[in-house]
Amino acid sequence: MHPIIESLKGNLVVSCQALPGEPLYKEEGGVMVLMAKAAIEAGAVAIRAQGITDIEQIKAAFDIPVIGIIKKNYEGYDSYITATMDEVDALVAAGSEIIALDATMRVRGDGTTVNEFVQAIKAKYPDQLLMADIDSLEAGLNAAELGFDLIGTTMNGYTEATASQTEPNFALMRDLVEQTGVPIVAEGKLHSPQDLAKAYETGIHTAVIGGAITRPLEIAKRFIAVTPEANK
Ligand SMILES: CC(=O)N[C@H](C=O)[C@@H](O)[C@H](O)[C@H](O)COP(=O)(O)O
Repeated sequence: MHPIIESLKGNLVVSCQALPGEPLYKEEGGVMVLMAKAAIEAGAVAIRAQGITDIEQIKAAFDIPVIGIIKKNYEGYDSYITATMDEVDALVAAGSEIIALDATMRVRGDGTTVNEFVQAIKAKYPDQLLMADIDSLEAGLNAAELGFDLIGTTMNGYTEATASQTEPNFALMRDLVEQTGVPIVAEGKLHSPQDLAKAYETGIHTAVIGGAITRPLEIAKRFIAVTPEANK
């Protein structure tokens, strides 16, 4: 196993992301690097970050692996996490140790499949570590065959086929662990240390926590939702 992948084992990755429209987003960056500072001081061993500005700032400030993504919507594409080679090129240039990309089975607007996309990435960047953001067991098994270095449950609950899933999918984590032989990343909807502990019981390799640490709007909403005034 690659030493960077090995270093994530049994540890925590924190996702530090703010998109345009979110309270912590600033075009010039500067905010997610502080989120990363807090996460690293707490013991996070890697940061998942979105966009070249944040990735470059985090890489300049800390000697820690980055899982880089670029979220961009393209007309006709369902997938928005590192959807085309343009994003991969930029993420490689920014020095992302690992690049995560949508690896669901959804049909892509340009007619290519995730398999064709991954083959093209591997031909161009044979040494690049890749993480599959999957939504289902089928996509996870496909990702394992494609040779991804990590498989994460990132998109479970966020595709049409899985939209009913509103909690962390521990059964999917366990199935992926048992059936792929690839290091599995629990990612998505883990909101408490208890959720993380339960995820680790499934045999996952590592986990990514995002909003529960780095999205104050999301966190505040969960508290507001249980106030008497909100429940009148
Ligand atoms: C579905 C999608 O676009 N997920 C994104 C992937 O990078 C992020 O918005 C999430 O914050 C990340 O996956 C971590 O998940 P959570 O924030 O639930 O801990």
